[in-house]
Amino acid sequence: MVSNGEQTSMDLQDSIPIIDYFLLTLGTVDDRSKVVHDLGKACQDWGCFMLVNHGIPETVIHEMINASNDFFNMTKEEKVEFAANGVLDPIRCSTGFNPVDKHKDSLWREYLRLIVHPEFHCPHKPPGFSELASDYVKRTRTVAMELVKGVSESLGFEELYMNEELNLDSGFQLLAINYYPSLVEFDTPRGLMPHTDHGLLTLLYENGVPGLEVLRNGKWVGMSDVPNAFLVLNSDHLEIFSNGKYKSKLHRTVVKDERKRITLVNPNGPSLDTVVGPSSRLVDGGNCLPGYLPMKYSEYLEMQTKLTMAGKHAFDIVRLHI
Ligand SMILES: O=C(O)CCC(=O)C(=O)O
Ligand SMILES: [Fe+2]
Repeated sequence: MVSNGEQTSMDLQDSIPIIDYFLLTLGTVDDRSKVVHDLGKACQDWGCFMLVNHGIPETVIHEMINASNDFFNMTKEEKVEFAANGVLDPIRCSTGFNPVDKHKDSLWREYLRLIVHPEFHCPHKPPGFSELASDYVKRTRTVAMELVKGVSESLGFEELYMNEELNLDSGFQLLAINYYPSLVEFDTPRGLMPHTDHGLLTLLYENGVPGLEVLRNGKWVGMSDVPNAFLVLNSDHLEIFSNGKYKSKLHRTVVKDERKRITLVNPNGPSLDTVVGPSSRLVDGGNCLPGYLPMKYSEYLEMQTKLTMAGKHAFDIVRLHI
């Protein structure tokens, strides 16, 4: 399930957890409680898992990937109207680089980043792209919200507790589409520097070309292709809200395959004006102290962008060293 990272061999027993969405949402009461247990274990032990049987038809995902390919294959002139820099710009098409040193070890990718909830934003071209994206993000949002309910239960809360505390009905959802060109198109190292995502859970689908690695026990572990599965990663605000129980997952991308890699990535967060800190039900001021400073989600996003440009890690600003 997980291919070995370049640095080490992994114990075969230690493979990335698999969570069955069908059993979580439509299984029997016993099925659900087992999956909730497995989900909590996956979030605590690995910080990520593969999600299977999610019910989003393969054709819907593949059409979205093909339309994304068409988007990136438009000319620079056609894409220029979608260029932007601000973290809260609703549509941003740009390229990635190593912010610390642009000339050394720089990693290339092109990306399109869209705010898709609470309001949906999308380029009006190529034809049909916006309709496909709108359908795709509604489906991934449903899946993400069901997963959050399961995560909420796995922390010992009611299933809607996180939804209510974090105002998820007006939650901030992004669709980030990453395009790592084929070596024929572009002969430069392709990838993305190590980072964690903001929000609660990120859903990631790749086009079958490998590249994503997660840090596991101090070693980078590559993710191999599980057919029609999403990789789900714990993100910063899940770590904060769970007061450190479910750690945000450090990941990076290194594309060695000569084919192009396209990924569809959905970070799912609270509403922008929610102040996120450790859940009051997990800290008691006595034995269990808060490990993180509360911060408004929108402020966190802005701070994260600035610090990333400076090669620093935003997450460390809110983490208290107790
Ligand atoms: O495209 C990938 O392989 C990873 C993308 C990612 O981590 C992100 O967009 O935050
Ligand atoms: Fe990421």
